[in-house]
Amino acid sequence: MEQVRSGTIGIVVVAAGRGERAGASLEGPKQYRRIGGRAVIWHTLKPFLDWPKSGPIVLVIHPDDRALLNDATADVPRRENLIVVTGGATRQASVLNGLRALQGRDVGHVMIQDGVRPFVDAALLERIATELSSGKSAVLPAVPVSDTIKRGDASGVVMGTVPRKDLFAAQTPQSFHYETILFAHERAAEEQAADFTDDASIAEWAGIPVHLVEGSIDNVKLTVQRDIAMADEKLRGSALPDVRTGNGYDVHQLEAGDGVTLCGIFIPHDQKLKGHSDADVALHALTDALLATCGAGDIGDHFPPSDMQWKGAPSRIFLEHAARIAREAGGTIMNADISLIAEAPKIGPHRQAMREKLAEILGISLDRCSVKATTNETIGFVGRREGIAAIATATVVFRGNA
Ligand SMILES: Nc1ccn([C@@H]2O[C@H](COP(=O)(O)OP(=O)(O)OP(=O)(O)O)[C@@H](O)[C@H]2O)c(=O)n1
Ligand SMILES: C[C@](O)(CO)[C@H](O)COP(=O)(O)O
Repeated sequence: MEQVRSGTIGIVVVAAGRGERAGASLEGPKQYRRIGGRAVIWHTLKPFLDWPKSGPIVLVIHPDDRALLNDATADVPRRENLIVVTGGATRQASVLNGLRALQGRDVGHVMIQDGVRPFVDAALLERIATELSSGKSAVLPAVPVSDTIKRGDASGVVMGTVPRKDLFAAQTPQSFHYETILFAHERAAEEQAADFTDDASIAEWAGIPVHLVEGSIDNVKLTVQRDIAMADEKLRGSALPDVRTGNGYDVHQLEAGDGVTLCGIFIPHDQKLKGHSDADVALHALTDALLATCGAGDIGDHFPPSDMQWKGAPSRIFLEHAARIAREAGGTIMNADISLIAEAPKIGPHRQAMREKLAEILGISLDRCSVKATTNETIGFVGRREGIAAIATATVVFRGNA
């Protein structure tokens, strides 16, 4: 019976390959290609960074890829916990560099993960950890082979069928007692034993019993271009739509004058709206609605009435500012809807011009801009023609999952 051993679980993620089978891309080798809006390596690292049992995490990269890595992991949570080292000419050499980087870090076990397996989940990590803590020195996640396997010759003729009952497809993270696999790797490198394509093979070569644990059919390795395209489709398809709605309300008093500006359109009238800016209640309400979709406060936070530079300012400045904030946060403005509550002037004759103005300011199509109006049936401050009110709603769709 193998001994239960203590110590934290170190993680080695190898990402120093060139991804030749996947082909060239402007984004760099396959571990830096974008799937679901983020780099493959971001998705690979995340479950390990989130897993409470992870100890030190070593990321093995190619020396040419530092800038790509910085870009890919800029927003990875707990990025400061990563130990970055450079790899070698083969996967085996890269793993050995990663294992060496864990020396002196109080690591009892190690999980060795391909940088291009972005769909590992916590349940798989837990299954492996359970096996390690029961004393196994080498644990291999794998899935039974489901295709019928043929052996063929160089001319493409089938030589026979391999019984698949005992066949498993090896996955990662392949996991080991740390000192045991480090020793086996060092020896394999020293003796140039073979070109091992995985770490379980090195354990087998060294005579260490390797135990199978149930892998996950989702835990695919991205090897060729089609794998990357499918991973991207999968992540985009499962992304929750991030649709956000904001509302806004504003009122301005009326006083004697020559006209009002509503939705950016001047309407001659025997009153004007009082206010610090041009007092366009409609655009103020819509500005608040847009700011609300990205939690960016309200119009007063951005344009304080105490600031003299906004005196008499056209309110389209405020709306353009809010639209820019929403876009910079990754949003696409889907729709803007304003209800004006005014006893006079009549809004109907100006509605089309108002909608066109909104479409122009927001840079969206006319059918996404709506302006409606109602009177207040002569009651209340609106009914007494003391003021005009506006209610606005904006819908913005943001990229990626919340
Ligand atoms: N010298 C190498 C070669 C491979 N790997 C890593 O090992 C994992 C699995 O290897 P593979 O899919 O074969 O990646 P590549 O070697 O990059 O692909 P290819 O063989 O098509 O060039 C990948 O995360 C890869 O970055 C590595 O760290 N160092
Ligand atoms: C380690 C591995 O992912 C197990 O399936 C695989 O052997 C490495 O990839 P390669 O394509 O064989 O280099």
